[in-house]
Order: sequence, then C-alpha cells, then structure tokens
Amino acid sequence: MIVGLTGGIGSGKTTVAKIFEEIGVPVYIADKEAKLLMETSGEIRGGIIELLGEEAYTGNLPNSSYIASIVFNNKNKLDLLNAIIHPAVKKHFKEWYEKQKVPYVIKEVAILFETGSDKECDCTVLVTAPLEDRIKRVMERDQVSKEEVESRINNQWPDNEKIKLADYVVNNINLVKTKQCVTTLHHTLLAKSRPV
Ligand SMILES: CC(C)(COP(=O)(O)OP(=O)(O)OC[C@H]1O[C@@H](n2cnc3c(N)ncnc32)[C@H](O)[C@@H]1O)[C@@H](O)C(=O)NCCC(=O)NCCS
Ligand SMILES: Nc1ncnc2c1ncn2[C@@H]1O[C@H](COP(=O)(O)OP(=O)(O)OP(=O)(O)O)[C@@H](O)[C@H]1O
Repeated sequence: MIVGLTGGIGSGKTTVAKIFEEIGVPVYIADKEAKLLMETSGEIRGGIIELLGEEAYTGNLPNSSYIASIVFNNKNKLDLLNAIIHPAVKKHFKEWYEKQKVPYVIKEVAILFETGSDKECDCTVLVTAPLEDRIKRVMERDQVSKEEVESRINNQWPDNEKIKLADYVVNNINLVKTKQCVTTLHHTLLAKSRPV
C-alpha cells in the first residue's frame, strides 16, 4: 500500500516522515530523490539548462538558489521544470516501491495534490501547522527571508484546500503530540493495509 505524505513548506513533512521511519516504515522522500536525479541524469541536466540557462548548473551540480529564484516567481517556468523532473521521479519511485516487502510505504511529496500524484496513492496524510509557525521554522532552518519562504508558499495550495482531499491530517504543532498521533496513525494504516 502507498501512503502519500504531504504538507506545505515548513509544516513538518520531513519531521513526520522521520517518525514513520523510526517505527520501521520505508520512506521515499521525493524532494531528495529529485535532487539526486538532477545531479546524476544528463537528460534532466540538459533539459534544465535549455530551460533556465547555463547558470542553472555548476558542473554537474544544480544551482538550487538560482533555479528557485526564477521558478518560484514564474509559474510557467516552474511548470516546465516540473515537467522535466517529475516523470523521472515517478519512474524511480515505481522501481523503489517494487523492492519493498512491507504492509505499506510512505511517499513524501511536497506537492502531492498540486501534481495529482495523490491519485497514485492508496491514501493520503496531510501535515498542517499554523502559517506563521511554518514561515518562522523555514526562516530559522534555511536562514532565508520571509519573502523567500512566501514565494514558495505562493506556489502551493493552501491547507484549507488540501484538507478537503486528505484522508488523514496531522496537526504538527507540539512534537510530543505529533509523535503520539503518528504512532496511532501507524496502527490504523497497518489495519487498512491488511486484506479483509
Ligand atoms: C526549485 C528547487 C531547485 C529549489 O531547491 P531548494 O533546495 O531551494 O528548495 P527545496 O527543494 O528544499 O524546496 C523547498 C520547498 O519548496 C517547495 N517546492 C519544491 N519544489 C516545488 C514545486 N515544484 N512546486 C511548489 N513548491 C515546491 C517544497 O515545499 C519544498 O519542500 C527545487 O525545489 C526543485 O528542483 N523543485 C522542482 C522539482 C520538485 O518539484 N521537487 C519536489 C517534489 S518531486
Ligand atoms: N512541531 C514542531 N515544532 C517546532 N519545530 C518543528 C516542528 N516540526 C518541525 N519543526 C522544524 O521545522 C522545520 C521544518 O520542518 P520540516 O523540514 O519537517 O518541514 P517540511 O514540511 O519537510 O519542509 P519543506 O517543505 O521545506 O521540506 C525543521 O527545522 C524542523 O526541525
């Protein structure tokens, strides 16, 4: 069974994914795999350079801050970048998933609903947190400005849209309560994964 895990920037997707991992659930972090593919795939590198120019890469390494400065302020360029990267991530996930021999896996995707990838999951978990907490957390974690965090938030659906679509919601304010919530959710997902 594939459980899609998503949430807006700074909501705590990665934090919740780590809690599932500590329980022993295999976790696929799309952001991380996307970055790896951007570094290792000549086809992706070529496509991004064609789209954004030579400055998008330094050698084989993508220039993330340069790419972000363009795509998070230009919806058309973001869509074209996604069209280059997402199909490769989808293929990579399928190969990874086929090797997993467990009741369920977690697929963490920042833009699960925005890309329609929730339809490829058996159920979905949304991580939420108050917007001001999310902005503060990312500013502290990434040492970036409020405006830079907001430029990413503007390219993501608001929580009230995602809540309508999610099967489960983890309101990640207090970490202790989040851990308890994820442990309970794990047992629910185990039961759901077993054929009746
Ligand atoms: C634009 C890039 C290079 C910026 O890299 P950078 O390290 O600065 O940011 P990072 O990847 O950590 O993203 C920070 C947050 O931005 C948000 N974000 C990332 N990609 C997207 C996107 N395509 N649309 C909306 N929000 C996004 C997420 O909340 C993410 O967690 C990178 O985000 C990227 O390549 N994005 C396009 C590929 C993608 O969609 N990856 C995510 C799922 S596969
Ligand atoms: N409940 C919490 N209380 C305080 N800080 C938290 C909480 N949950 C997560 N954080 C911190 O907030 C930051 C963002 O969390 P995390 O990286 O898990 O979010 P994310 O949704 O994966 O963000 P991104 O979309 O940027 O990958 C991290 O530094 C994390 O340690």
